[in-house]
Amino acid sequence: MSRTILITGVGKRIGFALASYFLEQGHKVLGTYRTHYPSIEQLAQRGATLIQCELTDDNAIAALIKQAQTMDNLDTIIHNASDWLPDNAHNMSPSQIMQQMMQVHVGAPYQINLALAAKLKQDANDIGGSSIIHFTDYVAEKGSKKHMAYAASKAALHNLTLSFASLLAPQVTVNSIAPAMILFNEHDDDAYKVNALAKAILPKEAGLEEIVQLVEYLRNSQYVTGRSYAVDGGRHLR
Ligand SMILES: NC(=O)C1=CN([C@@H]2O[C@H](COP(=O)(O)OP(=O)(O)OC[C@H]3O[C@@H](n4cnc5c(N)ncnc54)[C@H](OP(=O)(O)O)[C@@H]3O)[C@@H](O)[C@H]2O)C=CC1
Ligand SMILES: Nc1nc2c(c(=O)[nH]1)N=C([C@H](O)[C@@H](O)CO)CN2
Repeated sequence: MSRTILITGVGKRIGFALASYFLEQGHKVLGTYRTHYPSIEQLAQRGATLIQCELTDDNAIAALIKQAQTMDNLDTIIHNASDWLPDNAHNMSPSQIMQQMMQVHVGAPYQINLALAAKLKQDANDIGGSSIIHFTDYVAEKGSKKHMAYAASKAALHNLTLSFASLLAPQVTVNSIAPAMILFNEHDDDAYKVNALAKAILPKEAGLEEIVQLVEYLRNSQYVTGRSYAVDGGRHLR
């Protein structure tokens, strides 16, 4: 049965892979984007509903919620969108960096989950109910010397996982996915790659398929909620 899946940040990488997968599975995708890449047109041509949504803009979030309310069988929300801001981000004060990190990674998911909770419960499918998935990060449990505000906001996002899991059971499951080295960025040089891979006892990029399959598992689970799934190559054992 075709379901509707709301995914934030579908313009590239993991968000684009998730949107592509669910479209291939015959589901409806409501995807948000910030930058209008050619990938957005590709997803639209494949039937996705796309909405430009700057997640620091309450009016844009309100428009997203209004659009989501009109869609049938909304049973999954995936909070993927994220800004990996370093603590020395150009032309931003520490206050601005922390505000941006907390709004994108905590405020926006909080606002969207609260507004759509009743619809998720109402539209819950009879296999695994409805699901919310928060993309956190391995550094949520460990901290980071160069991305402190980012790491703190991801830790706060996992705390939202715990709260919403309790609030929305039994119709809705809520879980975190805490990745580490899933996909390098284009600007990552060889020295960075060697250093990043050496942090794990499985020195590799996890790749997109690993994440897509974990999202699908959590979407269909009838007994997993309030948990965090590490996808980190055994970094904690290094
Ligand atoms: N890739 C990895 O190895 C890891 C990823 N993760 C987490 O997994 C998730 C996906 O990662 P990845 O695909 O690499 O993420 P990217 O940083 O490549 O993409 C994130 C998306 O979120 C969008 N976004 C960022 N800020 C905002 C904003 N203020 N408003 C609206 N949209 C915004 C971006 O839009 P735009 O393109 O316009 O900037 C982009 O499309 C993220 O939550 C990330 O923190 C965690 C650890 C490792
Ligand atoms: N929004 C993003 N968050 C993160 C990214 C990214 O590209 N976008 N990348 C990482 C790194 O892969 C890091 O985990 C490597 O140690 C972290 N978060």
